[in-house]
Amino acid sequence: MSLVAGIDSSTQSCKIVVCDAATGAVVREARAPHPDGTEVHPSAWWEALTEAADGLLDGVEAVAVAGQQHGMVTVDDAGEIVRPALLWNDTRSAGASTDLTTELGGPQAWAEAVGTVPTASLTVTKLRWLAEHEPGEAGRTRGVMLPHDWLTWKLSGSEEPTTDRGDASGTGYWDPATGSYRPDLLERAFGRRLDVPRVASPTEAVGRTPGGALVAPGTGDNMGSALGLGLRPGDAVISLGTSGTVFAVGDRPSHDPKGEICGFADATGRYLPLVCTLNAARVLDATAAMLGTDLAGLDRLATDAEPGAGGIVLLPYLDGERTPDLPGAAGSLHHLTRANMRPENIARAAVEGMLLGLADGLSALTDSGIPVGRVQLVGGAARSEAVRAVAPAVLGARVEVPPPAEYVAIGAARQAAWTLAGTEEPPEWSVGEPEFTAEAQEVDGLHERYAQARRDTHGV
Ligand SMILES: Nc1ncnc2c1ncn2[C@@H]1O[C@H](COP(=O)(O)OP(=O)(O)O)[C@@H](O)[C@H]1O
Ligand SMILES: O=C(CO)[C@@H](O)[C@H](O)COP(=O)(O)O
Repeated sequence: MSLVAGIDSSTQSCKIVVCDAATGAVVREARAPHPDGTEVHPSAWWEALTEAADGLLDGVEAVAVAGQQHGMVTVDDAGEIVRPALLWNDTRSAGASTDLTTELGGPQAWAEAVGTVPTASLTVTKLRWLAEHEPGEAGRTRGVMLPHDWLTWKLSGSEEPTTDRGDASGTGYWDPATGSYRPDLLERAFGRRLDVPRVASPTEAVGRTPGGALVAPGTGDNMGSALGLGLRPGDAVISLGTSGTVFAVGDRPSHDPKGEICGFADATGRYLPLVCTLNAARVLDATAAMLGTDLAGLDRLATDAEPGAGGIVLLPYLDGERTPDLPGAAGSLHHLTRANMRPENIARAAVEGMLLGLADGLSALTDSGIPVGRVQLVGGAARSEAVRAVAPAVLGARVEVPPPAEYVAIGAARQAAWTLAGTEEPPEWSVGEPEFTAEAQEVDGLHERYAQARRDTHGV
């Protein structure tokens, strides 16, 4: 049996799967945690990767890394890290984002230039923040790359760092429509040019591990998930990890001037329009902790409550928010009364609130003309019984939960198998029958109450 490995270096942890290259069957897997925080030294990702990989990669012929998108990894003349990476969920560059948007001529100009209107998540805004706030570190910076680029570089021992079109499309200085960098935008943000990784083709071998395994280009974690699920037009994915994302594959680049949809590229040559929220699985973690229970307890409480949570609405902006663009926001509970203020309703409002932001994202995709016949739920919180029970009504769509698996890591493994095979198309890997399926439902007034609370509190 030929073996390949996929690595998912995401916000909370590093997960590695080893798969049969022919079928995609997972043969073995391991994981190791990442430190908390929105600023992390890349060496912590490397330590987690080597811990999870210990003894796991024997006999593996090819490997690829899919990583959390947008993180700013800065290196000096010697290729050493200049400062800890600012992650996708670090909001300190919000002011830089506003400035950059205005300077180029507004949201439309950015949507046309790179397919995405900047928010504090994008690498380009973090570069402006660095130039303005840390001139010493900025002065020592020779190059910038993304988390998966840096890990791939270390793993492959290559002379030059590489990236791929999927992850490059989240920088804000690479244009998916032309497939080329916009060094002018990078220079606008940082004040001078920087070295950036070469964009490898989707199945280019970019090096070898010390053990001799071929290293494939890797990609961003959401692009990895699309590849792992074999996502096809007509399907949307909602990923409930640290971030909430909703995305679909398309044949044309997207340019949303409202800034809700990020016009990303995928890992294969197509496009991946995506809406991202900053608050997903951790809303449930925090709510369970507040209610003095665990995730199973939260599930029980939320499923004991009626749909609509007795009228309570949670705006779940616990870590600020990206969509809508409210980086400084905090979460808020609305419409509490003596009758409805019960743990069951608070638990339900948390699940509903987390999903309602993604329902708006799903509407943004369908309103832009992207057909969605069904939604596949993945990521850590897709394991939640309450999420499964609530999603069909909040999303108003057919919901399927594929067999629980690390689809980002599986997508990276599939890319590795594709690179190893050198074929025109990726190998046919079957995902298996969904573990959960439910048709679309409705809940009276839920979306309206949520939108009203958001307008009243944040004016958007
Ligand atoms: N059964 C569950 N119910 C709700 N949340 C869960 C469950 N299992 C895992 N999670 C949550 O999923 C999150 C991790 O998901 P994951 O997709 O691995 O995140 P990331 O890719 O951002 O690192 C954690 O916040 C964890 O608490
Ligand atoms: O910023 C985005 C997408 O644009 C996030 O989806 C990150 O890619 C992090 O993903 P998770 O670690 O939450 O899966």
